[in-house]
Amino acid sequence: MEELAAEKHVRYILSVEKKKDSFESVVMEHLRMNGAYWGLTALDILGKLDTVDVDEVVSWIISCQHDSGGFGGNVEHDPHILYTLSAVQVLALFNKLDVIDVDKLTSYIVSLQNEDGSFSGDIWGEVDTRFSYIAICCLSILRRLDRINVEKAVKYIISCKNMDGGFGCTPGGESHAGQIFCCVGALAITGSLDLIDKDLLGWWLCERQVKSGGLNGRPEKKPDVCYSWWVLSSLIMIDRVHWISKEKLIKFILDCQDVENGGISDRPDDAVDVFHTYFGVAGLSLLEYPGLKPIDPAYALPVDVVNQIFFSKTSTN
Ligand SMILES: CN(C(=O)[C@H](Cc1cnc[nH]1)NC(=O)OCc1ccccc1)[C@@H](Cc1ccccc1)C(=O)N[C@@H](Cc1c[nH]c2ccccc12)C(=O)NO
Ligand SMILES: [Zn+2]
Repeated sequence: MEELAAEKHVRYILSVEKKKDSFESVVMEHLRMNGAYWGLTALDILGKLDTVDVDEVVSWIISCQHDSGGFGGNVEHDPHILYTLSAVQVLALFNKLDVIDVDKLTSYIVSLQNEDGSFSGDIWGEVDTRFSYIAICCLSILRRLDRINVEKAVKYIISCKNMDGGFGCTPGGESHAGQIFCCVGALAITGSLDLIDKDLLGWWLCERQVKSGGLNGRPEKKPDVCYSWWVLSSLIMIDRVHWISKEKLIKFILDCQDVENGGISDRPDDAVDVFHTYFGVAGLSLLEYPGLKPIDPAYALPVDVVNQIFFSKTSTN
């Protein structure tokens, strides 16, 4: 049985951090803040976050905060809620949330809530349940959830529930595992999981497991390692994870490793990238693979980091 080549994945992640001019780095240029979250959270789950220069990362993150309080995907990039969560998650990893202007960040997110309770991603107004999750997750980490209308936010999310028990990006949108993770995660954080039909949604989610043991994002699609996060974390949050085969999923993820050069791809024999390396390691953590730190399915952060945020004196209370 293939096992996790942990050391190789650590070296791969650190090498991507170093290579600035590689194709991957250039393509991901505008997503660099998300890339920092994927690489650093994977390193923490693998127990190697201490190999990183904290001050170098933190000063780069601070340089990406916009006057509005939001964060861009890189220095001088326009602020967007997508990158704002990644910035807050990385600072939480290092227990450095006190280095940013939390009040300005809070008012930026509050300004993105619409009349109907939904959230826009930035000033241009695109609405997506992904942004509801990001706003709720971010403000919860900052202990500022009371600054938005949580009741209307929850009502909007429920308005995106479909007959199949799943959720789409807007009311009537097709059920997709990524959107389901966002809606279930937001409901979990706000203590509203009782509004979900867990058997109906659990059935839709466990049907994502295909013969190879991998999970896909929608019926008839090919399996993909990143759905080991979107589907699995949702199943865990609604307490139906025993409806899939954990062993077969572990085998699928391990088969997607490049055991020579490190990294994990979306499916066997494809090119590896930091995104799928993170979601593969995070998926194995949810599957309680030995030697990995446990990760919280709703906050997508290591459990010890979530405990530090909510149960210690030093967080931004
Ligand atoms: C822009 N991205 C995507 O569109 C990926 C592409 C993909 C990878 N494997 C199959 N497709 N898809 C993706 O992230 O879908 C997840 C999703 C989609 C909609 C709602 C929720 C989750 C990827 C980058 C990428 C591009 C191409 C190939 C591999 C990675 C990406 O940056 N995704 C972001 C999306 C996102 C940002 N913040 C979020 C908060 C909650 C959920 C998702 C996100 C991410 O997962 N950040 O942690
Ligand atoms: Zn993928």
